[in-house]
This record gives sequence, structure tokens and C-alpha cells, in this order.
Amino acid sequence: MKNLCKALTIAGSDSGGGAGIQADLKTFQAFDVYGMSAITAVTAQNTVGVRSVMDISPKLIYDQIEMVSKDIGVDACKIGMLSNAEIINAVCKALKATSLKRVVLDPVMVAKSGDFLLKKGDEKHLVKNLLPLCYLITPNIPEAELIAGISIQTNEDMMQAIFKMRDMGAKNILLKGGHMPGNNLTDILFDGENFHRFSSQRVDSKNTHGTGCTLSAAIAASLAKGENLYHAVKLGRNFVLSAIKEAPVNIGKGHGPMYHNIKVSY
Ligand SMILES: Nc1ncnc2c1ncn2[C@@H]1O[C@H](COP(=O)(O)OP(=O)(O)OP(=O)(O)O)[C@@H](O)[C@H]1O
Ligand SMILES: Cc1ncc(COP(=O)(O)O)c(N)n1
Repeated sequence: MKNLCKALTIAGSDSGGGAGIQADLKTFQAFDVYGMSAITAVTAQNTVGVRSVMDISPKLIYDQIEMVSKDIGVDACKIGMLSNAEIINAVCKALKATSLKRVVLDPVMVAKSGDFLLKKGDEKHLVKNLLPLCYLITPNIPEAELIAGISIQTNEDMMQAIFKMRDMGAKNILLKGGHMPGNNLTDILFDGENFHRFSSQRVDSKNTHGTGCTLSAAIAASLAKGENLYHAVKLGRNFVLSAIKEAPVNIGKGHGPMYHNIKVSY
């Protein structure tokens, strides 16, 4: 029987299907990885915005993580929307109790539409309690600014923010450059020793809802398959790029979803 790798997403549900749990499971599927979920919050959203959010109880979140870990097993995990400090702490407790390895944290704070997905001020719990338990964190520029406490305008600022996040306990950091200006888009990976730059042309598309979710899920899927960090990031970026480029139709009136039905070759 073939060896099936398994990945867990701990994230919020996006009713529009472009981000959150839905994007993560589609991505796991594309990487031929068995997908499991621990839902942290249910959002009523579409490509234009978020209308309402209901948080799941911390106990139910803890139980989802423990139930799948105990029985099925988790080769890698990604974390997205956590909504508030109580949920962050329940996830920390579950990560410790289940000794989950290869945890990728996408520190989701604000949706592309501008709606808050983490209670203002609660990012300090994310940094203090969760960040040191994770293998990789994948902040975008505004998230890195908030975590590191500096403004990021240049490449040097990006490096400075990475050093600050390392000093806060982050082991490996992928600082995403999607929010920097210009047509050339660079993400920087710090693997605890060296910097690696990944550059590509910005694709002129409005279908970029869920790029961060999809990237972190793709990296987790590759890690579940045993890829090393550098190669997992490379595969993840290629996947996102193809998923933006190959969207066959515009879905919704705002930032549409990407196309997750991409063939992945290792
Ligand atoms: N227009 C684009 N063309 C090509 N690559 C892009 C584009 N926008 C984002 N990316 C890539 O997608 C990934 C996510 O980047 P970004 O900085 O947008 O993250 P994010 O803000 O967390 O995403 P989101 O909030 O939409 O989920 C990065 O690898 C980035 O380089
Ligand atoms: C449940 C959930 N998780 C994450 C995002 C971030 O994605 P984006 O920044 O593309 O809106 C989202 N909108 N909804």
C-alpha cells in the first residue's frame, strides 16, 4: 500500500472558498496529501468582505487537534486565522500535548478586504506563546511590521524585521514581499543561518484572495512529504504563482480566489 502523507490545517472557514480552511484543503489535495482540519472560527465572507464571524470554543478547537493527532497522525501542520488570545492559548496547549512537528504559522491578522481576523492587541499572545512553538512563520509585510515593531520600506528593513523576529524566538522565517511596491516581488527565507531570496514577476491579477493561506498550506504539504525547508518554500511559491496565473474565470466581484487545481511535480 502506498505511503500517504497527512497534513492538518488549524484555521478559519471562508464561506467564499478562496482562503482559510477551504483553500488549505484544496492545496493539500493538489499536493496529494491527506488533509484534516481544526476549525477555529466560521466567517461569513465573499470576495468583497467579511460580514460576520463566530469563534469556535477553545475546548472544541483543542479537541479537534487532539482527536486527529491521536488516531490519524499529523506529518505537518499549518496554522492560519486564530481570532483571539483564548484560541491562541488553546492551540499552544494542543501543540504541546500532541508534540506536533513541522508547524507552519501564517500569522493572519487582517483580510485582504481590510476586515480584522485577529482581535486588536492579541498579536502579543501570538508572538509570546505560539511563535516559539512553530517551525516556520510566514508573515506578510504589515504582519511583520506589527510583530517586529518597525516600519518596513526597503530590503534592509525586511532583514532588520527578520532579525527582530528571530530574537523573539522564531526558528525559520519566510517574510513575504507581496505588499512591497514594484513589479518584481521578493520573499526572503531565513533558515536560522542563511538568507535565501525568491523573486518573481508580479502577476497583474485581482484574483489574489488567499495567496498567504495557500502558500503556507503548500509549504506544510511539502514538509509532510519530507521535503527540506528550502525546497518546500520553492514548491509553495511555484504553486501560488501558477494558481494566480491559471485562474480560468473571475469569481465574485472583489478579490477572486486562485485556481488550486494545479499539477504539482516534485
Ligand atoms: N500578484 C502576485 N503575483 C505573483 N505572486 C504574488 C502576487 N501577490 C502575492 N504573491 C505571492 O503570494 C505569496 C503571498 O504573498 P502576500 O505577501 O500577498 O501574502 P498575504 O498578504 O499573507 O496573502 P493573503 O493575505 O492574500 O492571504 C507570496 O509568495 C507572494 O510572493
Ligand atoms: C478564514 C480566513 N482566513 C484567512 C484569510 C486571509 O486571506 P486574505 O488576506 O486573502 O483575505 C481570510 N480572508 N479568511
